[in-house]
Amino acid sequence: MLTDEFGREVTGVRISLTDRCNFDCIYCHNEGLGDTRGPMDPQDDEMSADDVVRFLEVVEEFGVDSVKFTGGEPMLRQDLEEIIRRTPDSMEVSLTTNGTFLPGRAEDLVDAGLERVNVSQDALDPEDFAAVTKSGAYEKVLEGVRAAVDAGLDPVKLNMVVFEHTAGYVPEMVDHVAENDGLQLQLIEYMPELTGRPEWNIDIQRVHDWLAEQADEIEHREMHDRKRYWVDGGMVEIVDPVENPTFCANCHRVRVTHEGYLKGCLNRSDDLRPMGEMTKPEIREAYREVVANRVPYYGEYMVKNDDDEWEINDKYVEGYAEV
Ligand SMILES: Nc1nc2c(ncn2[C@@H]2O[C@H](COP(=O)(O)OP(=O)(O)OP(=O)(O)O)[C@@H](O)[C@H]2O)c(=O)[nH]1
Ligand SMILES: C[S@@+](CC[C@H](N)C(=O)[O-])C[C@H]1O[C@@H](n2cnc3c(N)ncnc32)[C@H](O)[C@@H]1O
Ligand code: SF4
Ligand code: SF4
Repeated sequence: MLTDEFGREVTGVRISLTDRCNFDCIYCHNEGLGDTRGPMDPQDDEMSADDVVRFLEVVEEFGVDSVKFTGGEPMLRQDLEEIIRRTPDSMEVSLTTNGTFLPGRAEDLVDAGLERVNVSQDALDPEDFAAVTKSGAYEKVLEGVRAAVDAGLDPVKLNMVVFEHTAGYVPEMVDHVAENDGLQLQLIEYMPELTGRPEWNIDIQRVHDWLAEQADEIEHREMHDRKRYWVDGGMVEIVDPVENPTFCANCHRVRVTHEGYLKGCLNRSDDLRPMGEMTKPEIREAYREVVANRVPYYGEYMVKNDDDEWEINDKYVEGYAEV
């Protein structure tokens, strides 16, 4: 297992398989990679299945035991089942998707070795859903969630970004997961860093406080020190990375862009590391290097100034990476 200079072991990797998407969510950070709009056809810049598998075989050597496939919309990759099938058996495999392609494919993904899935669902009403995602695929997403549960994926987490437009839907989403077996809810704090619309922020502490009043039990998850609230038998987890040094101090994952660059932090694009021709020795070297250079975003890359405002730590202003 590799450990960075801040004592954070790297136990997981998140791989963006494409930056293409069939949605155009108004808040989308696209894992730090810019706009999702563009052609839907497979693009030459995407890592091949062979590259992805070779990468996974290398990080398995370093003790990485979980992989998350994301995007863009990872289910636009027709070779997703193949990639999952060829993922080393020692790794837990999960997927984050907008859910539209799960109907008809969920079982194939399970057969290939997928263990669990997160489906983005920001609202329980077609019009509210369309306002946020710019998509009319609400029914398809609900069908996708049902297909995932029926295929045996467990848990099926609903990812909901909490921001100005959706904050009012939180209570009904909490009831929704309590009433439906197999579902859990992940409330994701809106991250303004990559979208440039800070006015959409809401105070996530209010959501914590409200859930604490409703909850029968509260737990802490080791990863990111995330809080979990059990409400009427349903599980609700809050993902609150914004301006949260504790979250970053417990960050154990390295990211890979669809083009095959390693990245130490979701919020940064100045730490991209190429992996050359993606031979195993090149991947090993790049991976060691990216882990060695990983820093917590809040608390190290971003620090508070004398006016109590976050600013980039002088050490990193020039950046240290070359793309
Ligand atoms: N800044 C930041 N945001 C994160 C991080 N992990 C998750 N998020 C946010 O949460 C979103 C949803 O994450 P998912 O990929 O569905 O899953 P997860 O919550 O990371 O992981 P699991 O709960 O283990 O499935 C991400 O796209 C980010 O917006 C992180 O390490 N840093
Ligand atoms: C970038 S998407 C990629 C996977 C897939 N297309 C999906 O939507 O689930 C991964 C997750 O990031 C979340 N997300 C996107 N932009 C965000 C932002 N600005 N703040 C917080 N979460 C965001 C989405 O809601 C989604 O759950
Ligand atoms: S579905 Fe996912 S990748 Fe696509 S725009 Fe929405 S959040 Fe971004
Ligand atoms: S260092 Fe912080 S912001 Fe960066 S990926 Fe980890 S938790 Fe997210």
